[in-house]
Amino acid sequence: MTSAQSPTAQHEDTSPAPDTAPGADAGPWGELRGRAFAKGHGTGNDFVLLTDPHAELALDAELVTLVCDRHRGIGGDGLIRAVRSEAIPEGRAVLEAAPDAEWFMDYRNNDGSVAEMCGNGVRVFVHYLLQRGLAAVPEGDVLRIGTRAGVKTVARTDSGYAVDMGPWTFLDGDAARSRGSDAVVTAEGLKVPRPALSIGMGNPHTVVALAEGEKLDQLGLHTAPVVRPEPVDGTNVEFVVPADGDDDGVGRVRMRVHERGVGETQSCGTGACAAAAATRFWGGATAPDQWLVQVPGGIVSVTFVPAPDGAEHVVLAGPAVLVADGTFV
Ligand SMILES: N[C@H](CCC[C@H](N)C(=O)O)C(=O)O
Repeated sequence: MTSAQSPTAQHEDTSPAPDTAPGADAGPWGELRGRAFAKGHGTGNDFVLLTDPHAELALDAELVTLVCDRHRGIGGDGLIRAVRSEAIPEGRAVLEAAPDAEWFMDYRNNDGSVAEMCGNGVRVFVHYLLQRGLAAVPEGDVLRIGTRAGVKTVARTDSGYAVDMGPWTFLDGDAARSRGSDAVVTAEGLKVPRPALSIGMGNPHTVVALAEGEKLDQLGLHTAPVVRPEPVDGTNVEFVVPADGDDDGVGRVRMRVHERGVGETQSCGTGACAAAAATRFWGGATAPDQWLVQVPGGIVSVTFVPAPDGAEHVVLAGPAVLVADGTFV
């Protein structure tokens, strides 16, 4: 007779302690426990925002990844920390150029990596500062904020905010000017590897024009496109196709993006600027200075303007929405 275990037999319970066990209410948040956060987005590129004026939080990659986890955390493409510029070295450098840039946008991708810039994030960041009463923008004036890509100037618009993103640059210099670029991209759904333009918008972007017959919506972006030669610091990759519109002198492109440190997102502000810059470059001297970039999450406007510093700046405009407040428990 087999020795079936008697119902009273004791056995060591090796299952993980349930959340309700005593002492388990410390939660996973560590240094964030008890702190407030907000959730916001710009054309579907979504962020968790929090304020840490004196830079007391370490925010290691593991914690950022948990905060941005859409099942176990709050969920987001990135985390944005509002920190006083004087509280961190990158911010003190910004204050030298712009003493009124009191707040610094500390942007992290949802894999915990630090990125220099976030065009959608800057708009949501400024909206957050204004809604929280942490900053004010007199009517018709601008707010300067610090980022790892320098000082950004932000103005209100009727439908959101316009950010002077600063100058754009070719990342591979003459190759881009002469024959597109030496970068070649392969991705699921591209018929053949495709030459691409590498453009700097404070962070690196690789822009690919789809060929006739290649359908933007059929591209597989659940894995990272392969860029050769491999960019040293990685890259965001945008795929663009011309978009229909009126004959109103405004350029229009449609794009999807696979973001460095995130994956495919609904939108990418710096990516939209890079996509417009590349498409305008490919269009030649008669290409327009104003563009509308359609992304899965909406539409942003990109305008190329001569700047006092002699460079050509890019102005990104679009919406910024705060959707919720919460507390890390
Ligand atoms: N979503 C951001 C870009 C984040 C860029 C980040 N993925 C990186 O450069 O590592 C934007 O709206 O510009």
